[in-house]
Amino acid sequence: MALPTIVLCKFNVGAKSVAVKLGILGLGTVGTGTVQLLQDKVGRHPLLQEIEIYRVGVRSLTKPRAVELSPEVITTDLEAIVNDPAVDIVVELMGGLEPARTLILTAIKNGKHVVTANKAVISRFGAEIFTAANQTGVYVLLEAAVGGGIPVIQPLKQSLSVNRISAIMGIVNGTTNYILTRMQTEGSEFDDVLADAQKLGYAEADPTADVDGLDAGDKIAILASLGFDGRINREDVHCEGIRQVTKTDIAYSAKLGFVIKLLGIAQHLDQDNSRLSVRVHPTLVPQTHPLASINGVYNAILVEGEPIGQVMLFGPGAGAGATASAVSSDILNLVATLKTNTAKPNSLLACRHQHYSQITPISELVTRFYARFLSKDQAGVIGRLGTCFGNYGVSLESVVQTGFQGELAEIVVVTHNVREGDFRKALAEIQAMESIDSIPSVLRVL
Ligand SMILES: NC(=O)C1=CN([C@@H]2O[C@H](COP(=O)(O)OP(=O)(O)OC[C@H]3O[C@@H](n4cnc5c(N)ncnc54)[C@H](OP(=O)(O)O)[C@@H]3O)[C@@H](O)[C@H]2O)C=CC1
Ligand SMILES: N[C@@H](CC=O)C(=O)O
Ligand code: NA
Repeated sequence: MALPTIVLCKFNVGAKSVAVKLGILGLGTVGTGTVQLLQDKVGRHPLLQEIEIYRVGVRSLTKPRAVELSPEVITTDLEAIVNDPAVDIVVELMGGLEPARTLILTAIKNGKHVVTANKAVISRFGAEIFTAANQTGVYVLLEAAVGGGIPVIQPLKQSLSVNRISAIMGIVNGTTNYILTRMQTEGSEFDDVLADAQKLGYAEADPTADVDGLDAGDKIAILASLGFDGRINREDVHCEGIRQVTKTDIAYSAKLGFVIKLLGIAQHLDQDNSRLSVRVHPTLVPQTHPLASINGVYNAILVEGEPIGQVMLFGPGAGAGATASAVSSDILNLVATLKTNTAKPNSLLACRHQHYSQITPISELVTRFYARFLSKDQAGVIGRLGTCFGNYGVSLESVVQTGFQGELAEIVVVTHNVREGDFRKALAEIQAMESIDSIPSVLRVL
């Protein structure tokens, strides 16, 4: 696809001899990590010598900071930073939708390149932001926005870009992977583990974005747009979080040979690539699958393409240092560009698609399911379940009745592949059966 016309080009600044000036918005977990990394230059890439931390925008001037910056560098006037003609690159590390979106757009309008770690703003306003950037002739780079320190955005844009991608799936939220791992290995309670993830700086300012799968939804939307070469309407991405995952399900899954992971999945559903599914949900992953062994705050993204086959990118998905590594690599890319005497944009750095991909509704997904039922301990319940499933074309891979919860028998089934809409119809009918008390969990199986 051709690059949109560049009307005003910032790439041809010529080889600058002066330092490249950064305006950093935000000095929290990632901002602090980035400033620390940029200040600690010894043994790192020599281009770091060419960077000046010129302004840093924060909300509070009185908050204690873990980095030393002279008082004239720190300001609460973020608008002044993005409007300052001396600033070459705006590094947005504040998070949230507004004022981040407006500040990014103002920076672009003023001809500044942008680096951001903000997947929420990119997944929702990417169309507006990249259109503005292409028109102004500046880059918006976002390596830190997905997979924290793992290089995944640039590999999809560059090293893997000639492949025909058929699937991108991964563990893209460190907080939930940390929680699920500790629930699995220690039998810990959800709330205690979440508090630890917050203390360690992994969680978002509002951790519901992590726990409810929205952060992973933002990230898989971004990866899908890169891998499948079309914009993704964020509202079309089906998102489920991990609140409904219980210790009981983790234990049953283990007995059946699975671990539960929150996966972001973007994949073509047909050989002819006519339908694209983009979704996030807790998933039973076979213990032998490469994603099953990714634990703690680590993320991993499995990319399947032709001719390359499978590539897995693995590393720390959150935290100050890891994320600062990704932010700083984008900054260095831009510094190198600003120092190079070229009038042409690099199409492997810029965003190149403008149309929206059509996303298939979740009801059309064909997948295996795990479901746990609580039933009255009556004869023939399993038979009635099997008959009802059969009526909707759901065939069962395994049925286990292991335990009791009080008076109620616990039945766990794993299905063969089934169309989700048909499975849900069967569940609705089963839920209405007199012998069924409840269906505490329904999870998809990879
Ligand atoms: N934490 C992580 O591991 C990762 C985070 N990210 C992304 O990086 C971004 C930053 O995250 P993180 O560092 O954790 O967030 P924090 O909440 O730790 O830091 C946010 C910073 O932005 C400043 N800020 C926020 N809103 C405003 C505002 N309206 N005006 C002025 N300053 C403001 C805060 O100022 P003050 O300090 O004065 O309160 C703070 O310094 C987010 O987009 C996040 O999704 C991406 C990958 C990993
Ligand atoms: N809250 C996010 C931080 C990185 O994007 C996570 O837990 O992965
Ligand atoms: Na990354």
